[in-house]
Amino acid sequence: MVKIAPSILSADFANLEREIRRIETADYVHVDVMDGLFVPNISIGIPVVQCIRPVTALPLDVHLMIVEPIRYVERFCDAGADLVTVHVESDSEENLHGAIAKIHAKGKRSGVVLKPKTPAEAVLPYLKEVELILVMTVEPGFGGQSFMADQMDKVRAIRRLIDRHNPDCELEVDGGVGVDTCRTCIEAGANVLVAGSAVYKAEDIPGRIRALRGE
Ligand SMILES: O=C(CO)[C@H](O)[C@H](O)COP(=O)(O)O
Ligand SMILES: [Co+2]
Repeated sequence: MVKIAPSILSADFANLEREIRRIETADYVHVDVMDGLFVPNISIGIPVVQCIRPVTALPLDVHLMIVEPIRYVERFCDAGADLVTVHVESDSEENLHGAIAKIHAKGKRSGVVLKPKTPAEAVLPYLKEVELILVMTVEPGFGGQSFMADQMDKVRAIRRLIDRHNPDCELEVDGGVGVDTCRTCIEAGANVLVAGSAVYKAEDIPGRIRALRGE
């Protein structure tokens, strides 16, 4: 079944509780954390994760776009993250294994993320130890960008690797996903679709979530 993870990057931050209640028919709440170093933008962090935790029963999918995420993963877990993803480009392989181990030690799920220019093989060192792989379909840093269809070969390649080596692992795509692009992501093998602007710009959010699932 296809899961939808609305990104609150496109929500009204002055009314986050209300904005999260509007997406209660989704499967995850996607939280984009940006540090102004790994990406050229600054968004939200640990106190916001802590505040939204009691507002929803949905799992919090925390996408860390920060350098050296090993420094902060435990604090995001303690704040209420259920799934924490770290970019393969954000630190050494040794430290990324360390970050994944810290997330697991907190009893949470972990994942690795690939920027558009990073090849599929970059997941190999982590493939058997993570619960999710996230393929970016825009350059990370901003919501509302155009979907990069050229990432679909990478999604297909990672789907084959997952099926062979870690079949329970989820495959998520993030960036520019909307009603026009969800089908190509699903056909390429993604089972979790992040959508920020496509969800929050919709008049009928539950209807838009159903449409993104392909229902
Ligand atoms: O990680 C992200 C940006 O770095 C966001 O999750 C992503 O951009 C979602 O927003 P949209 O669906 O509007 O593209
Ligand atoms: Co994201």
